[in-house]
Amino acid sequence: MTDHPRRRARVQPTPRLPADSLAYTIDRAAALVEAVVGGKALTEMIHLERITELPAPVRGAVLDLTYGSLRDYARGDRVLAHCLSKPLPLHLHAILLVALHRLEARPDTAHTIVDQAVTAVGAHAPGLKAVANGVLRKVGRERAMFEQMLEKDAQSHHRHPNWWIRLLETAQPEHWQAVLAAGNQHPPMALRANLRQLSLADASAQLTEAGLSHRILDNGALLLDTPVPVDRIPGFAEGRFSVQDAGAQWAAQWLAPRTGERVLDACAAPGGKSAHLLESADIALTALELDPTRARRIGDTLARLGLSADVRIGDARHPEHWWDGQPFDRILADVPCSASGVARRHPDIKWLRRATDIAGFAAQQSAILDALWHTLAPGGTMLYVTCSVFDAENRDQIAHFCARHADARRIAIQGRMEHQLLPDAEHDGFYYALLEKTR
Ligand SMILES: C[S@@+](CC[C@H](N)C(=O)[O-])C[C@H]1O[C@@H](n2cnc3c(N)ncnc32)[C@H](O)[C@@H]1O
Repeated sequence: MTDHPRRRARVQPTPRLPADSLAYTIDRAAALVEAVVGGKALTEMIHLERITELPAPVRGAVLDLTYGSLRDYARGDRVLAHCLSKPLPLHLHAILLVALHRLEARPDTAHTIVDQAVTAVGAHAPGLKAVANGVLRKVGRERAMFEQMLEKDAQSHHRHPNWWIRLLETAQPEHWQAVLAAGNQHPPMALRANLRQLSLADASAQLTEAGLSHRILDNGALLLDTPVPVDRIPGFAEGRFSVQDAGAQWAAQWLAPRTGERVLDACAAPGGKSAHLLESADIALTALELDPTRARRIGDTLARLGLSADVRIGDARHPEHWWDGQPFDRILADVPCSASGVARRHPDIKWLRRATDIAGFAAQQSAILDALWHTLAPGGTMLYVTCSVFDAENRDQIAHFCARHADARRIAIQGRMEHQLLPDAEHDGFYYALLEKTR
């Protein structure tokens, strides 16, 4: 197996399999896995494959299998490389990846899994049923040998690509294993109470009343003990709560805009942090976004919460196209990044990204920072945020920025010049640094 297993995408039409069968679920999940292996983003494929239109239990099962199979991708691919003397067509390869993930997660149902995966393979290629059956049965029989084999292979053991593991070892010599382990967990679910509508104490009481046990974290984020669909959150449609990772909820607090200030959220879609800024103070907010489709989501987010902003479509690297020349008092630069701190929410990115992409993100980020700096008022502050755990996008980026700009001063947040939040049971991975323009 290679560091980056990109192959040609070829999504197969779903053959006739009973919609309530495991074979059908495996087959639909395999179509998504196949597309990701071919280089497509999972969210886009969920949309194209119309997964959201499936009945809720089937949809849940398909997504569960897909996410799990992508988390375990390196393991399944390693096992198949060992077992197959010549490659299978991509969709059948994906069916086996999904089946191998399921076998590891539910060994108690091995017989059914093998039977249903072989049925799914047979629906596409009856002549390859015996091969599929042989591989899956061999894995069941020689479980201990495969475990040992995977244990020795870093990608399989950590369920992350080798280049990613190497970067993390350098960036986080003491924590890299914990970060990788957290990246393989199911993500936590945190809520943000809309403090314009209710107090934190009332918000907590309403969640308790709705049967949603939770904890209130230091920054006021409400961490649910168990993730739930949003329709179980009381008053969600009326804007009482938003779903937002607890790590992301530091942004508004640390930028700390004051009443009447001009604030720019420079990379704003889907608008989670814009909304939080608007909930926290009466400010004049410009929400800028490069991607017009994503920009529409900012409007949706704000409308649900009864908030408004000047939403603009534009490139943060080119203020001449969207800026009226009036300096901003505060800027939130929540820049595009590798998203390595949120890989457990998007397990496809581990296999879609390449090591060389990181330098590309860093170059984009420094261009955005340099351009935004001109739009900041003297004495104003800019909060730099990524959801990355790689130094090139975080501490190195800010060190280089300060070296380029003599009028930039780093400001301590809660006693620290920067905050590298590592993903754990409470929050995702984020990086924060606050900069003041001195003149
Ligand atoms: C990390 S996401 C922002 C998340 C958002 N702040 C929130 O909390 O909901 C980064 C966003 O920046 C946008 N983007 C990427 N390059 C940009 C650019 N040059 N100018 C403006 N927006 C950009 C992306 O399309 C993406 O929506």
